[in-house]
Amino acid sequence: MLSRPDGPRGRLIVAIDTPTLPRAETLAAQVAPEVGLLKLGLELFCAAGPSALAPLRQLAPVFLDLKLHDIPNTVAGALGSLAPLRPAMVTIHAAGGPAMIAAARRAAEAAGGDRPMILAVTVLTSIDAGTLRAIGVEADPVEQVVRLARMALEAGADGLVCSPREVAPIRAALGEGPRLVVPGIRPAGSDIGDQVRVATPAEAVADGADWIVVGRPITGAADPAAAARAIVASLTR
Ligand SMILES: O=c1ccn([C@@H]2O[C@H](COP(=O)(O)O)[C@@H](O)[C@H]2O)c(=O)[nH]1
Repeated sequence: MLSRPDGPRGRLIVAIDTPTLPRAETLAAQVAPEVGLLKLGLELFCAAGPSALAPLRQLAPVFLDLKLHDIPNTVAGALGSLAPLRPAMVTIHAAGGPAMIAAARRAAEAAGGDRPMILAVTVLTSIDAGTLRAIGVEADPVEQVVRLARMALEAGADGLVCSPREVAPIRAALGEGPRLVVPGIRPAGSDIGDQVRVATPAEAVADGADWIVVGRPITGAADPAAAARAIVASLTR
């Protein structure tokens, strides 16, 4: 399984969110020398399919962010199907519960070889307290994230996806063990878009994020490589 990053460059994951493989390959080639991993998410996977992974993996380890959420047998089957693609990280939703998370971990281990890190997505970074209430959750985002985080780790997740606002509370509650992958990152002054629980790259890393995920502030920049370099330069550890 992938080790924790040993410097600022390794902490940066760029989300290659685009619907065409040629555009994805161009972006990935521009930013790969500046980053630790490339993230392949639903937009590109739904457009280009599993074959989108190989060209990206030639440039950097790939974080396959499909946020799997289904019955345990189906999620385990999906992880078995993804194993030949050799992603470095795969996401599942913590809300799928302990049995689904345990099944995902078993399936990743059963596939053998250098298995992917299983990351449990806690509460999406686009969700606020009002949206949580709308889906029947009275807890505020921090409380809900820490609850899901504890459950997911006990069930076998290797790490968590959370917003930068919960990095310090998770470290306080659960220590330095959990690997934390953190989207909802916005350099000062950049457009927030649909993200809600955000912070700057430096704030997230200072609080204890292992990796930060940045998409549009880099992929929408005139010079994506320079935007990635500026973020890495802003990190203090
Ligand atoms: O809670 C989550 C989980 C995953 N994401 C993903 O991260 C990137 C963020 O992209 P930006 O353009 O920097 O907003 C995107 O691929 C999401 O699917 C997340 O934002 N929040």
